[in-house]
Amino acid sequence: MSQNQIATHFQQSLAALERAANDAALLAVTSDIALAIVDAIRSGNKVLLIGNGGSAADAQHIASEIVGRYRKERPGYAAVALTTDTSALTAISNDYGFEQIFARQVESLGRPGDVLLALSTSGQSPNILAALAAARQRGLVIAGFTGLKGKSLHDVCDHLFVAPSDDTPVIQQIHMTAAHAICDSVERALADGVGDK
Ligand SMILES: O=C(CO)[C@@H](O)[C@H](O)[C@H](O)[C@H](O)COP(=O)(O)O
Ligand SMILES: [Zn+2]
Repeated sequence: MSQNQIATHFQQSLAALERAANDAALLAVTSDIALAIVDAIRSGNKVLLIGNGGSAADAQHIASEIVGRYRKERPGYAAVALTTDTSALTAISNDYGFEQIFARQVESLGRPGDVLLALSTSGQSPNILAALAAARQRGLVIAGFTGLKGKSLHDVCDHLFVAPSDDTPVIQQIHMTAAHAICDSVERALADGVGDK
């Protein structure tokens, strides 16, 4: 790959990040999702996270920063990525179908007032859509992260972050920038007065 082609990757990410940084509605929904997580943790609830492929890795990345830390030394907060238990994932997909891998875990682990953070760049993955329906039925607060093709998730989410791109890797980068802002914001709200790392 030429250096020009590599530079194009950076330029496309930069352009999309710049669009996101200047989108007041997007900044507002990011803040709303952080507040929903703060409310849930303050009430003794937890965050469940789901995604496929790179977004599964993002779900785990975000969960680790809620349970462990982002920047501040503070108590751990409750968050679980539903992408990691290979016994549960293989049993559920083998017995009920791949579409059910997240829905079944949401039904068993989700409690009213928990937050489901669902990452899908297309907004069309059947296992994500099934989990959103299960979360709605269980009374979870639903925060979706998608891209321009996933706008229809508005109907099934309480909060929807739509990255201003239709390119999966670029969308994922914007999701993680927003997720880091959310981890920062949650930590500041819950651990006010605790020293920075
Ligand atoms: O990470 C990447 C591409 O950057 C891929 O692994 C990607 O996550 C996979 O194709 C996923 O299956 C896409 O699912 P979704 O985001 O459309 O729900
Ligand atoms: Zn991180």
